[in-house]
Amino acid sequence: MTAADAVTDGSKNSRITKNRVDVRVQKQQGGFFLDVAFAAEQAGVTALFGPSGAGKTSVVNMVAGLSRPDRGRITIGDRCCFDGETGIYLPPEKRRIGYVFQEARLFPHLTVRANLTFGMNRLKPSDRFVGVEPVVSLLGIGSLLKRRPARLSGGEKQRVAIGRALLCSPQLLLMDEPLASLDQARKEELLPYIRTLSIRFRIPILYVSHQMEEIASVADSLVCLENGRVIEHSPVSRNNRPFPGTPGTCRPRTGDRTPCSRDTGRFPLDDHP
Ligand SMILES: Nc1ncnc2c1ncn2[C@@H]1O[C@H](COP(=O)(O)OP(=O)(O)OP(=O)(O)O)[C@@H](O)[C@H]1O
Repeated sequence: MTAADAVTDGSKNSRITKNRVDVRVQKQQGGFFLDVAFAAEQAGVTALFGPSGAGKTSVVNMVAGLSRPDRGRITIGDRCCFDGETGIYLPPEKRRIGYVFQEARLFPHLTVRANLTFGMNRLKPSDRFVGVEPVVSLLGIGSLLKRRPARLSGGEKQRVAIGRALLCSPQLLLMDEPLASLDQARKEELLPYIRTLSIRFRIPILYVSHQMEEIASVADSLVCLENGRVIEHSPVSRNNRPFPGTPGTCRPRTGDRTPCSRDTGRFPLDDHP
């Protein structure tokens, strides 16, 4: 089955396998040794969680191609981005990855519309599968298109940054503490969009946070890092959402945790809509 078949086939499994992300990396960074393996399925949010210095950003940077592992393999769908054995190492611009940082990093001299379409306009039309209108509508930024970033709130800037990353039609979206600079109200405003857009556009998201409440609200599965290792890898229950309308406490779904090791980096799929 080709990737195109997987999109149109409609069966749950074929959809989910299209952009499966497999990460197995080792790297010595000064005195810090990172040895991490996990998988992230299509159409869902995989949270990378752990204390400061656990290695979350290091992993995301390796997936993005901003830092080179010493050993291992990184694949996104059928595309190998890194293979230590064969020497494959795709540069960041060839990985088809969107990256949303803590700060929106918008171009200050461009309007919201021009910011949104900046990366998209550099893609071949045949590589574009995300359209401007659905993104603008989903993120609720239609009324902002003519403004410049200086006239946006923090939450609005982050929505535009997410839209810009999405419009590059990435095969994977990396979000490194994208809400860290926002207050609680703005976080609650933005969180509902994040999982919805992963499902809607069928783009897996790797979401870095050290806020368990945030992860419980947004993530489908949890990869917990400590001191450069995966110490837990489990689905997050759909029934335990902490924000309004979704009462409950944060916890991984019990009963089907998978032991975390480099040999068992798979995890059971949570129920995708
Ligand atoms: N380029 C580098 N050279 C040497 N050590 C590094 C480098 N980058 C990161 N480290 C070390 O690797 C470890 C993991 O850092 P990393 O930024 O990945 O952690 P993190 O979990 O993202 O932390 P935080 O939540 O504070 O952002 C830390 O001990 C850090 O000092």
